[in-house]
Parts: sequence; C-alpha cells; structure tokens
Amino acid sequence: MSASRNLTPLLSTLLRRWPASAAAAAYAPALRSYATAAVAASAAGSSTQTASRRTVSLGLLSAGFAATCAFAAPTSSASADSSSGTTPESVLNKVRSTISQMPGMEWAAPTFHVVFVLGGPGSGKGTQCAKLVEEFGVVHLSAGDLLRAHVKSGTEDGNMVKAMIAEGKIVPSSVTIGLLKKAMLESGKTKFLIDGFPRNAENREAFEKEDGIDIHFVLFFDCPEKVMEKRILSRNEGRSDDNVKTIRKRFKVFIDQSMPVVNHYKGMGKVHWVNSNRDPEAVYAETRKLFENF
Ligand SMILES: Nc1ncnc2c1ncn2[C@@H]1O[C@H](COP(=O)(O)OP(=O)(O)O)[C@@H](O)[C@H]1O
Ligand SMILES: Nc1ccn([C@@H]2O[C@H](COP(=O)(O)OP(=O)(O)O)[C@@H](O)[C@H]2O)c(=O)n1
Repeated sequence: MSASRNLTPLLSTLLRRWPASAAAAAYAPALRSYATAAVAASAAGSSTQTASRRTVSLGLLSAGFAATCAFAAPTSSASADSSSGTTPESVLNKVRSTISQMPGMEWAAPTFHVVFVLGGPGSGKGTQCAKLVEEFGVVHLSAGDLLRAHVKSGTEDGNMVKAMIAEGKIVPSSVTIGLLKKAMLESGKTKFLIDGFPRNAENREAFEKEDGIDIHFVLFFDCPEKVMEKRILSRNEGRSDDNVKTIRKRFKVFIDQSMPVVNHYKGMGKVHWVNSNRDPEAVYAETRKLFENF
C-alpha cells in the first residue's frame, strides 16, 4: 500500500481518539503537510526497513497533531483543556503512546531545521529574511513580530510583553519560545529563519533544551550603530519602540546581552558574518550563497 493511502485512516484514528475542537480544524492543513513530510521521510528511508515491520516516521505528524490539540484557540474547549490539566506535553505524550501501539508504526522525533538571524536593531534582518523567503521558500519567524502580535491579545502576559518592549528589555524565553514553537508547528514546514532570537543567554539556553531542533548556523548582520539608528528613525512602521530613547536602550541590551550569544556560537564555528552596511542588494548577494545547501 502506498504511504499516502495509509495517511487518511491514520489521521482519522488520531482525531477520533481525541475529538478536536472546532478551532482545531483550522490546523488541519498544517497537520496534513506534516503528515506528508513524514511519509516522504519514511519513503526516503525505506531501504533500511524490514519487510515485516514497516516503520513510518511519524514525528512531524505527531507534532502537528499535538499543535492541533494543545494550541486550539482560546475558546471554551481550551478552558476545558486547562481545567482537565491538558498541556502540550501531555498531548504529545498521548500521541506518542498511541502511535507506538499502532501496528507497524513507530514514534520518531520531529526535526525542524533552523538558522538564527541576528544583528543589531535596524541592521537589516527583516529586509534580508524577506528576500530569502522569496528565493528559498523558507519560513521567516520574527520573534519581535510574534511578541508584538501577542501584545494585541490583551492578556496579562501580553501587557507584560508590551511594557518590556517599551523599555527595550528581553522578554523571558517561556513566552517567546512558546510563540515560536506554535508558529513552527502551525506552518506545516520544516525550515525556518528565526529572526531576533536568541537575544540573551537565557533565550539561548532554553531553546537549546528543546527536542528535535537542528540549529544549522547563525547569520549575523554587522552594521555601525550610527547607521542602524538612522535607519530605524526612518523605518516608519509605527513601532512604539522606534524612538531615540528606546533605540539607545536597545543598542545597550544588544551589546551587553545579545553579542555574548553571537560570540558563543562563534566559538563553535557556527557564525556567518555579513557586512550589512551596504545597499540591500549587495548584502543579499552575499547572504543568499549561505542558503544554497540549507
Ligand atoms: N542594506 C540596507 N541599506 C539601507 N537601508 C536598509 C538596509 N537594510 C534595511 N534597510 C532599511 O532599514 C530599516 C531597518 O531594516 P530592518 O530590516 O527592519 O532591520 P531589523 O529587522 O534588523 O531591525 C528598514 O526601514 C529597512 O527598509
Ligand atoms: N527574542 C526577542 C526578540 C525581541 N524582543 C523584544 O522585541 C523588541 C523588538 O525586537 P525586534 O527584533 O522586532 O526589533 P529590532 O530591535 O531588531 O529592530 C526588542 O527590543 C525586545 O524588547 C524580545 O524581548 N526577545
């Protein structure tokens, strides 16, 4: 039986076991693309499998399903979830144990491939990421954009993030990593540019503890502070933190907290340094070469 024909009954079985909320239906496309990626991965590895026990790499499918359950929109079903003590981890464990019990199926951890895009405020991270998305079809996740969207939720957490951004402070990783993971799972894709993260040692250490994430390299955009300040002041995106007072605080945080992260990865030989004090096309001509094998 072809791998894709196996898929539909499997998805139905999973969904029947844990009836999904209406909001979860919104995740179905992501779930389906994880499943397709998982089947493709299993087909690629099929020569090493025994005929009697066909092993299907279901990690991505499972991750997608966990996202479906764990991150269902904050509706009444989500509050039911929290009152019954359901957490993303508990859903993932349930998916894992059910898959392990299915004949011929085996759990495999998902692998997400990541490039961290770092550089001072206004160094051109977002500008270059947009070009990479267009040429290479990777997913661009800006930690700052995710945090700004979270502010709009109006929750207690959102208000805390708003206050921290206004001061140029770094939001705790428990919030930022939650938003990044949710976006990764929802995307249905496996290759990501993570822009503006990790911003300090706490961000980095927490992210490195996450399973199934392969950090390929760090892309660092190097630009003088004076040039970055001028760029930000004419950025005109209506950002409350793009004012001289907050910009200066952000530069200090960048030097004190973010540069040690870059130097950490530099020590591991993982940093690609790009001079971004040139016109955007010249910066991109150098940047794109790093992605030919990603
Ligand atoms: N190489 C460049 N030369 C001149 N201006 C640039 C360049 N790269 C980006 N910009 C502009 O500078 C501002 C900041 O760039 P952005 O990509 O938002 O930076 P970051 O994401 O690092 O904060 C934007 O208005 C952008 O259009
Ligand atoms: N990993 C991150 C990224 C951004 N942020 C917050 O979001 C603000 C804006 O970050 P950003 O990456 O969108 O913008 P730039 O400072 O790079 O222009 C930062 O100054 C921090 O307050 C954070 O707390 N943690």
